[in-house]
Amino acid sequence: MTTTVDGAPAPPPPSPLRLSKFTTAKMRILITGGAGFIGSHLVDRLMEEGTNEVIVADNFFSGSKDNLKKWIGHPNFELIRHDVTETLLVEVDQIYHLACPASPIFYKYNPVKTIKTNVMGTLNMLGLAKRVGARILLTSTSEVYGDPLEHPQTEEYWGNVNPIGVRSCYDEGKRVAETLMFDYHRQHGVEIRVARIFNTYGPRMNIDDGRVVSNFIAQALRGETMTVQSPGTQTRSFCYVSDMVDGLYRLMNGEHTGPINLGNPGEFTMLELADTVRELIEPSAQTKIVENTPDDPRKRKPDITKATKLLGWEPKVTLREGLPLMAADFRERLNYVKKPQK
Ligand SMILES: NC(=O)c1ccc[n+]([C@@H]2O[C@H](COP(=O)([O-])OP(=O)(O)OC[C@H]3O[C@@H](n4cnc5c(N)ncnc54)[C@H](O)[C@@H]3O)[C@@H](O)[C@H]2O)c1
Ligand SMILES: O=C(O)[C@H]1O[C@H](OP(=O)(O)OP(=O)(O)OC[C@H]2O[C@@H](n3ccc(=O)[nH]c3=O)[C@H](O)[C@@H]2O)[C@H](O)[C@@H](O)[C@@H]1O
Repeated sequence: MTTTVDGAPAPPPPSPLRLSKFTTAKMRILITGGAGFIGSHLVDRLMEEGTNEVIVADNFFSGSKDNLKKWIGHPNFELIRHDVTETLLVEVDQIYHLACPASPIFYKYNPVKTIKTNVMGTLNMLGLAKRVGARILLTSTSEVYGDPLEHPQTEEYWGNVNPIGVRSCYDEGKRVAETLMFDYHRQHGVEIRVARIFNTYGPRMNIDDGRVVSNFIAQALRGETMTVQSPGTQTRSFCYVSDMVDGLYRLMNGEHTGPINLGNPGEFTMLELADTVRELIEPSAQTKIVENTPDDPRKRKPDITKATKLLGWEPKVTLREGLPLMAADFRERLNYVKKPQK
């Protein structure tokens, strides 16, 4: 058996079917979860290159056809209603595996399904990658670090995760998904890429997604009080979606398996975030402290040394630049009419 530099078996040769393509597209790319927030921006990026055929497989649990409407009917684009817990056979060169609800409200709604999506979904996509010789990228998460005891978090940190809590279906699900990726790489030579994404925000997020940036902007624009979950001093690092898509693209097309942290190291408390939304989006917006949910991580900030060195990547859009761009999109979708000033 031939092996690669790191001792893993060499990846299988591309399937013969892949060589009998009818189109002139250079790459055929599958994006699971491509109807969601990050996935649909990734579709834009890959379609805009003009040389790819893009296939999206999504069950529309938290995503929407609306996010892809500009590509529906395009000859290089296909949309399949598919649940990744079931097997799928498509001849592709690359798989971006994003399918999984990301907002805590959505992933806690049916935790058993979330675990199945992470474990069976990733197994199915790895099986597909192995069969057709595709490279596969998993969008893992900073949640693999749990409530971190190291700060900022490097990829070497193994995390502090509650295995039986209400967030575990997601956190542990992603940890198993990472394990599966590395086992398929070591055992079967599948070409893998693992990104650990830190909180990402931007236009096209579901208005009622439930994550903090979308909540605060929607609340501010609707004239509602921003709900800061207690104590409000917990921190997050927020990355604008175009930066994230660029990082995922570089990781997929680079030489490193990862895991690699992708996120913006700018760190803010939730109270600071609310203040910034008030300052930049709606000066009359009020805040109130509400009860938090169990196991909420107290701090999170990526160490992106690896991404910078290995991918030449660093985020460009600051929170103060990104929030107004997201608010403009929310205003349009909410048919927002600014209240007259007194
Ligand atoms: N946005 C973030 O801050 C963030 C942070 C860390 C990791 N991630 C990861 O990035 C990916 C995308 O996140 P997002 O923010 O775009 O979330 P999202 O909820 O907008 O997108 C997820 C997509 O996956 C689809 N999906 C869910 N379960 C599925 C299933 N069983 N079969 C097929 N499709 C399914 C949903 O319908 C949706 O279109 C997820 O894997 C998430 O875990 C996101
Ligand atoms: O970066 C990550 O790895 C993870 O980030 C988010 O998870 P989380 O940070 O819990 O996201 P939010 O729901 O946006 O919560 C962020 C903080 O805002 C607070 N929050 C949330 C909502 C709200 O209305 N108010 C509020 O103060 C929460 O208590 C929490 O401390 C994503 O939802 C996960 O999919 C992703 O994997």
